[in-house]
Amino acid sequence: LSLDTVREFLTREEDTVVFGLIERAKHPRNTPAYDPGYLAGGGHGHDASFAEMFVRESEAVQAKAGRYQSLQEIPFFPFRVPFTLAPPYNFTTELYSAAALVNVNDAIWSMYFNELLPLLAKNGDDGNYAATVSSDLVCLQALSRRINYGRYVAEVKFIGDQQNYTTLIRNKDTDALMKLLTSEAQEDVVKRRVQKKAMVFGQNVTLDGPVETGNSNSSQTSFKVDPSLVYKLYDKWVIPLTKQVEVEYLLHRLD
Ligand SMILES: C=C(O[C@@H]1C=C(C(=O)O)C=C[C@H]1O)C(=O)O
Repeated sequence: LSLDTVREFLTREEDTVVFGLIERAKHPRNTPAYDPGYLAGGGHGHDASFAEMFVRESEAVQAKAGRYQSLQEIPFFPFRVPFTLAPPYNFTTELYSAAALVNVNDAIWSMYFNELLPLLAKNGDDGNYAATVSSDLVCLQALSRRINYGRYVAEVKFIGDQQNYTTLIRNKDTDALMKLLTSEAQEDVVKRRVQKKAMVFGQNVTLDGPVETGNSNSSQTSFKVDPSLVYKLYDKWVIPLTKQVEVEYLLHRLD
């Protein structure tokens, strides 16, 4: 684990996030899928939304298949489901165990449904709720993996500067920790790169003419997901939440 390899992971994860958003944007808002009254009204005895039920049930299957044996993945609904569908794999443990399960999945959940989705999906209802929330699950998992990877970033930064971090952790000085782990130059690179990825991955590909470069006829270019929304997602939510994970991990790094 090094700063370069953790940044490579985050860079590759950007592709997964952007492709996930493109897939979700294919579907309209489909608000009944997020309304707790929808399932209750059908007499299905749920007080959760269809989306929540779908994520919970999907995670239960994936937990059985061993998905959460890897610390890179943290479920939104932690439950003890025996991992029974595949033989165990002996994952290397790069994280400090007392801090390894630090995560901000609750914040990711509410950001995704309350803030991002209204900006991402066009108004409308086509009834394809299962396909829609299935694409929500992919987005949530990608965002969770990316943001909670802040644990690995923090571990690398701690190892690289143990003296300074140890003092700040002992003093529980969260502001100074936040400052020490922040690289504004790196954040700027990340935000501009994800915006560009939204332009490259989200363009319409046709056989006529050259591949759209984004600088010619840009007024006529329409992207499947607004590149400025992807910039905003990282600027307002993904990077701040990643840094929150880094700070919380560090606060437990000497437990
Ligand atoms: C993840 C890192 O830590 C911080 C968070 C960043 C991010 O979430 O992209 C970028 C730079 C840092 O301020 C890093 O240094 O790469």
